[in-house]
Amino acid sequence: MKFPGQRKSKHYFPVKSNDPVNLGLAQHKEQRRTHICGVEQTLVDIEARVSDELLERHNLKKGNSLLIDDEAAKALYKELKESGLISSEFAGGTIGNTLHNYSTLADGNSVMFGVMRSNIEVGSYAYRYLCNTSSRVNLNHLQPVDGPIGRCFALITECGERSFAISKGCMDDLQPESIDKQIVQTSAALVVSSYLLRADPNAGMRDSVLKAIEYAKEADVPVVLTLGTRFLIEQDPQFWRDFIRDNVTILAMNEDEGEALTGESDPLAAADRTLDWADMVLCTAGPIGLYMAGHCDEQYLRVTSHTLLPGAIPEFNRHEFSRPMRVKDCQKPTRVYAHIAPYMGGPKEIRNTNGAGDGALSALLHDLSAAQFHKLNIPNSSKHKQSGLCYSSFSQICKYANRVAFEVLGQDSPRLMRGLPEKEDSLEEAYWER
Ligand SMILES: Nc1ncnc2c1ncn2[C@@H]1O[C@H](COP(=O)(O)OP(=O)(O)OP(=O)(O)O)[C@@H](O)[C@H]1O
Ligand SMILES: Nc1nc2c(ncn2[C@@H]2O[C@H](CO)[C@@H](O)[C@H]2O)c(=O)[nH]1
Repeated sequence: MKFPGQRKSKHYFPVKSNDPVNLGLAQHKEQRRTHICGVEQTLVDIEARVSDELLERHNLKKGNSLLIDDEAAKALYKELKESGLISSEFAGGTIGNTLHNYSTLADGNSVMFGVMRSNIEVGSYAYRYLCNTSSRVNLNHLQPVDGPIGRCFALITECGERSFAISKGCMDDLQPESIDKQIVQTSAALVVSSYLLRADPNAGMRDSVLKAIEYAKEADVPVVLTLGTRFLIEQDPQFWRDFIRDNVTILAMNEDEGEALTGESDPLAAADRTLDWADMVLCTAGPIGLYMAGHCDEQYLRVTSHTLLPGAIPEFNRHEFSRPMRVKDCQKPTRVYAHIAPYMGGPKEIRNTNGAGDGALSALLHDLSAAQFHKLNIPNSSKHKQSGLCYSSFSQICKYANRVAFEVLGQDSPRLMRGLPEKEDSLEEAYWER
């Protein structure tokens, strides 16, 4: 596994580096590996640049992700194809993107639970899905189905906003028996999205997600939920609050989803409110950057050396150098907040923000699994006196998540083509040491 972020590694990462205290341990043992897993609706993104008028004509709502029937999908595809508007057809899906990006960043394994067409023709959507997914994403547990995988029309309007129209095919046919209990229970995290729960209750997907969450909770594996779109949350915010309180360790959302969930339009206030139900939250806020909030035991709090920031909570970043913990692992849980403005002010030109939030989440997952990896391999390290959820501090994870979001924005595709450079060309080393 690669080191998350580009920093000096005080705690001997990679773990085979010479830690004088653990030298014997590190040299004689095979390194033990970690993985994360996720449940997903297997989808290919058909990306096109369209006018607002086209969205209206096809009864689509800007910024939303709507399910459409076969007839509507046929008409939409025909128009996009005939007008030459399609810019790419590439593997997509929130969790698929997140697992792919995690594996690319961490050079580590992930496992995806979903469906796959059993009979695959070269060039088909199913074929593309497999070709566009990192070989580090283990697809051996996909459940074979007789029909097509899903298609997601990702329609980018002039303002850069993306709207999704989903033609679901067999993407929701995943059955609970296809969730491998042992894989879930040995994972560093289970990742799911709110989209999965809107599936028809008879289709199998809903039960499969709930089964995976049940397995994860049984083994104390952190459950990470990403909220797909605010429209889904707005329909029943109380359901989601209860669901998060009962099941979720880490919540990922953007500011609109945060507002739908909490009623707070300020992303910091929304993140703070979310801590009533989850241990930790990542809230991305487009050009404002991103916020992270969570808990740390009072005895482990570390005060920042950065400027204290004003906001809905005055001087909210005071303890951003602390490492995130679960509430249950704290004797005196204290709330910690951090914020970072877009990396380098954001890319020169943003043609499309699709997947930037998923990218930020992948970085957080890398840091989380790095903590487990380090603990498995150097259990006696001073680092593990504190029962931390992540390897790094809130502040460092913000930097890393932000850097990854920048990379996604710059490449015009939600899936990273490569990991981050070992050394940043554009930044002095001091940036990472700060
Ligand atoms: N206009 C922008 N300028 C600079 N940085 C941006 C801009 N938009 C997004 N970013 C960066 O990308 C991150 C994630 O963006 P955003 O909040 O749009 O994600 P999102 O809405 O969850 O995206 P998606 O759901 O498509 O994955 C932000 O935290 C920020 O670092
Ligand atoms: N799993 C899933 N992903 C979706 C849905 N709607 C949009 N997305 C994905 O969201 C990603 C961007 O976050 C895109 O690549 C889309 O494929 C949905 O209903 N289900």
